[in-house]
Formats: sequence, structure tokens, C-alpha cells
Amino acid sequence: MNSQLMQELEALGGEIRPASLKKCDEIVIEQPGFTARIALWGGHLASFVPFGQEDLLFQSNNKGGKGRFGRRHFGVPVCWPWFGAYESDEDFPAHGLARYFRWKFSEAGRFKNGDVKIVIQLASEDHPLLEEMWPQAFELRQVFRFSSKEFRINFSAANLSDQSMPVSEALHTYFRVGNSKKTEVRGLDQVSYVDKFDNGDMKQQKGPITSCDYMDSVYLSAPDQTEIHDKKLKRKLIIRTEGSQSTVLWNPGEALAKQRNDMDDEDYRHFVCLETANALSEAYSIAPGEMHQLKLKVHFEELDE
Ligand SMILES: O=P(O)(O)OC[C@H]1O[C@@H](O)[C@H](O)[C@@H](O)[C@@H]1O
Repeated sequence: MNSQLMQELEALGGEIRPASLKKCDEIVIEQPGFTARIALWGGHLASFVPFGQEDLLFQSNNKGGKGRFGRRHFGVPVCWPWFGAYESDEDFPAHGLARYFRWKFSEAGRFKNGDVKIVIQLASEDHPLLEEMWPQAFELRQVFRFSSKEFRINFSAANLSDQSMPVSEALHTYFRVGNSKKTEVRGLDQVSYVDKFDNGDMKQQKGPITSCDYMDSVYLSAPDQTEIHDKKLKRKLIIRTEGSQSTVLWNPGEALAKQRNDMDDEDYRHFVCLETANALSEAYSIAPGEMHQLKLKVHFEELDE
């Protein structure tokens, strides 16, 4: 780690700490208004705790799946360059490669208004296995922005190859909630969705989603603002997106959670995945030399309902 970068991080009240995940390290920023953690292995926002609040992001105590492509469930994993199963090779992991490699810490500083800025990057040339599995050269970048009331993630993917690059993707946010069964998602009324728990049938949402403990739905042409109303933790999370056509809602529910070794039986009660995505028919291509950005902004407020 270069010493100037470390000094910039320290000036923000930050440090690099060893993390249990894959024996790799993480960036920890402690400010009067919040604490944030960014895991370098898998390159994602792991935790964001505003002062006096519980984490906005879920953390599983389960150590996750075994092996090179074992999954753990916390924070905002990045699914890229494919969402879901990889159809051409069933040995490839679901949800792409970006969450299985170590990212590089590249910048620490502040935005003009004082918000904290951290940047991490992953390039295909950084890892021979990445180049082998996805031969088209690319560079990914995540700019994290933190203030006491919100976090933002600006994820960009550049196609450095000379051929069009097919992409489906998600910022697969594991939001922490008090009780998934008593959590509502608003903002998707009248939106059509693919119900993956019902043979992929196409349906239309009527009103809010009033219980979030068993669902696997890809909302297409989804609006760019949704809300999670958490009655138990008495807070409302307002989620705004850019560059994303699809919104995915996922929670395995009790029975499926029990069948999984990579999460604890009760985990499903404490998260709702609301994913900022381009999935299924909304996959797209990045032209040679071009890039695409996916932006997520999560703001919290007290819920007085
Ligand atoms: O890879 P993870 O974090 O275990 O998430 C898996 C889930 O991710 C969701 O995005 C999918 O729609 C589900 O079908 C899938 O089971």
C-alpha cells in the first residue's frame, strides 16, 4: 500500500484492518457521523453504520460457502459481468466474477461538500484467473461516498477490449431489516416482474410488497426510486438509482434458508435484498472502448407510521 494513500486515509479517520473474510483486509472509516467498512476481497461496501443507528447493511455470522467461489452474505456484493447463472458454463459461479477477487484501494479523500470519498478498482489484468475466465479486458471502479445520512456507490465498468462486451449486473444490496416479514417495499406498484419462485411467470405488482420473507422477483423497466419501510427498526430507506433498468427483490424465506449452508437459518429474517440491476431481458452490451455506470444512493430517515 503506498504511503501517501495511507496518509490520505488516516486524514479521514480511516485505517486498513485485517478482516476474517478470506484472510484479507478491509478499509474502515470512522467519522463522528458514521462508520463504514469496505472489504477489499470481493471489493464491496461491507457495512455502513450512521451514528446512533444499526447498520444499514446486513452481516451474516455464517462464514459462507467453501472454496474459491464460496459466497458470503453481507453488504453490497457486485454481480458482474453476469447476473444469475452463467449459461455457457455451469462450472462458473452464479452472479459473475467481481465478487470473488481482490480489488485495489486507489483513492481516499473528500468531495467538495466534505463527504468522504473512497475509490477501489479491479482490472482483468490484475488476476490471471480473471483473464482466463473472461478474456475480454476490462476495468471496474467503485467510488463510495459517505455522509452521516446516506451512502452512495458509483460503479463503472470499462470495456478495454476491441469487441462488444455482453453484460448483466447488480449491486446486490443486503439491507438489514428488523423483521423481513414485517418489512414493506414501496415504489414498484404496477411494475411488471418475472417471478423466479413461480416458474419465471410474468406478473404485475399491485400496491406495495407488504412482506419480504419469500421472494425472488426481477422487476423490469423499474422506477429509479424505491423505499424500504422497516417497522421494527422504525426507519425508512430511500433508494435511488441511475443506469439501472431492473430492480431485483430477493429473500429465500425460511425453508430455502435452512437448506443453504452458506447462511444461518435465521438470517433470512434480518435482510431484504433490493438490487440495483440490469438483468434478464435488460442485459446490454458495452461497446469497445466505452464504459457503463450504475449508481446507487441510499438515504435513511426515521419512520413515523
Ligand atoms: O449469491 P447470493 O448472494 O447468495 O444471492 C443469491 C440470489 O441472488 C438473487 O439476486 C437471485 O435473484 C436469486 O435467485 C439468488 O438465489
